[in-house]
Amino acid sequence: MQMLTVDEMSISYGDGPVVLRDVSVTVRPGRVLAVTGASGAGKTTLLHAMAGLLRPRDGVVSVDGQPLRDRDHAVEHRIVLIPQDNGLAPILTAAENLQVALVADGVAAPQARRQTATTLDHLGLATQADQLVEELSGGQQQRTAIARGLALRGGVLLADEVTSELDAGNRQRVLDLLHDEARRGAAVVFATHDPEVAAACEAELHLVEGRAEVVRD
Ligand SMILES: Nc1ncnc2c1ncn2[C@@H]1O[C@H](COP(=O)(O)OP(=O)(O)OP(=O)(O)O)[C@@H](O)[C@H]1O
Repeated sequence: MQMLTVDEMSISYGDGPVVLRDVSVTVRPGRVLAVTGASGAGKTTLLHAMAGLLRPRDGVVSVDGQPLRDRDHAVEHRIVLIPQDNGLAPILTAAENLQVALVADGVAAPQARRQTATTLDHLGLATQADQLVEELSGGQQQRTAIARGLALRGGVLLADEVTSELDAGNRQRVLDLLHDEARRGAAVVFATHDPEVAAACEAELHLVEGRAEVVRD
């Protein structure tokens, strides 16, 4: 199982100011790490760097001791990102969004269909499977994106504010599923504003204006 480490990383966008400064953290298999902090603190930036989407200005992100080169390299290492804006194809159905991702990941079509049905069911979306994403509610779309991320069974799962539009029942369901992923052996990172959600995670990293402090390890 994968171990993700961030070592003295600083990031800026283009020539802009530094938005993360000297951040170091280790994400261990079997754990859920909450990344907390106010809006603009740098949570998404940190997750994008962990996903191989952003290149650090200084420092390094490594997976199993190997410096992460780019997004393709991260995908090879089974680093899955559930983005804040859900990243779904709006004119495909909920089920098609999962199947396309699974088939692209090398899963045979019949198996992809089974995995899709099971995962949508876990998220309470069995009756929405054949609905177009653009016709789903915001919370249903968010749960579809979570289902897609879970169905891929990554070694590292990066979930960016994925419970922001969910009611209490669904929020708890998603938290339980993220902890199930950790029990399966995945290293899970969960960015959230919500202190209650963060308190339910084993480890917590708190960002303040781009600097990180470990709350629980
Ligand atoms: N593409 C970009 N170009 C330039 N600056 C950016 C870009 N994306 C983010 N930033 C800046 O980086 C800082 C951190 O943003 P980030 O989105 O990582 O914060 P966040 O903690 O995820 O916020 P939120 O909780 O509102 O999603 C902010 O000051 C933001 O303006």
